[in-house]
Amino acid sequence: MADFSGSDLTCLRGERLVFGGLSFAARSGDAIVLRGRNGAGKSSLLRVMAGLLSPRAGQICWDGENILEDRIGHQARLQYLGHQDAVKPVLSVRDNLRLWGQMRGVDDLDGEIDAALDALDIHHLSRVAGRYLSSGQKRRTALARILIGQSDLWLLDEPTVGLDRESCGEVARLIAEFRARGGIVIYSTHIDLDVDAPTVLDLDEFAIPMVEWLMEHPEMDGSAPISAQEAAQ
Ligand SMILES: Nc1ncnc2c1ncn2[C@@H]1O[C@H](COP(=O)(O)OP(=O)(O)OP(=O)(O)O)[C@@H](O)[C@H]1O
Repeated sequence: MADFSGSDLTCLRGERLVFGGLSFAARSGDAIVLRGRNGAGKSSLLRVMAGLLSPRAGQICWDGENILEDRIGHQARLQYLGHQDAVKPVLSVRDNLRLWGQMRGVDDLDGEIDAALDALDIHHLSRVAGRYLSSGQKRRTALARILIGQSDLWLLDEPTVGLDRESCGEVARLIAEFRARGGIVIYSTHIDLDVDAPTVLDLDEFAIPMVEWLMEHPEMDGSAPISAQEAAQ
C-alpha cells in the first residue's frame, strides 16, 4: 500500500506567495481533486507534487521518503499531465507515444501503444502527424501517453480541457480503472468529473495574504531595513 503525503507546504511563484500551510495525504486507490479560483495554485501544487518545483517550506513524501531526495525515482513512478499536451507536431500520434514510451523504458511498446490508442479511441489517428490534430485530439493523445508504462501516481492538470462530453466520461473511467489497480490520482478541474468520492482540496483555503506571511518570515522581506552588521555580511 503506497502512501503519498505533503505537510505544511508553502509555495512561492516569482515573488508571490501562492499558498501556505497546505497538507494532504493519499493512499493507494485514492483520488484528490484540486479546486480553487484561477491563480489559486492548483497547477503549482501539481508541479510541486511532481518534484518539478520545490516548495518554499514543507515537504512531500512517498512511503515516508522526501521526493526531493530521489527526484528521478519519483518521476519514474508518476505520470504528469500539464496544460501543454507536448505533442510533437512532426511525429505521428503513434510515434509520439513511441517516443514517450522509449523515454520510460517500456518493454512491449507496440502492444501498450495499441491498448492506449484503443482506450482513448484514437486508433484511426495513429498515422496522423501531431500538427494536423484538433485540440481535443491532441489532449486525447496526451492522455494516451499516461497509460503507457507502469505508474503509481497520476498528476493531471485539467485533464478534460478541450474534450467533448463523451470523452470526459472516458477520462473518469480511466481514472476509476487506475484507482482499482491501486493507483493514486490527483487532478485539478473546473468541471464536475464523474469520479467516485474524491477528497476535495480547496486551494482557496490556503491562500495567505503576503503581508501576513512576511510578518511570520521577516527574513524574506526585501523592503525591510537591515542592520549595519547584516549589511556587512
Ligand atoms: N512561471 C511562473 N512564474 C511566476 N509566477 C507564476 C508562474 N506560473 C504561475 N505563476 C503564478 O502563480 C500563481 C498560481 O498559478 P497557478 O497556475 O498555479 O494557478 P491555478 O490555480 O492552476 O490557476 P488556473 O485555474 O487559472 O489554471 C498565479 O498567481 C500565477 O500568476
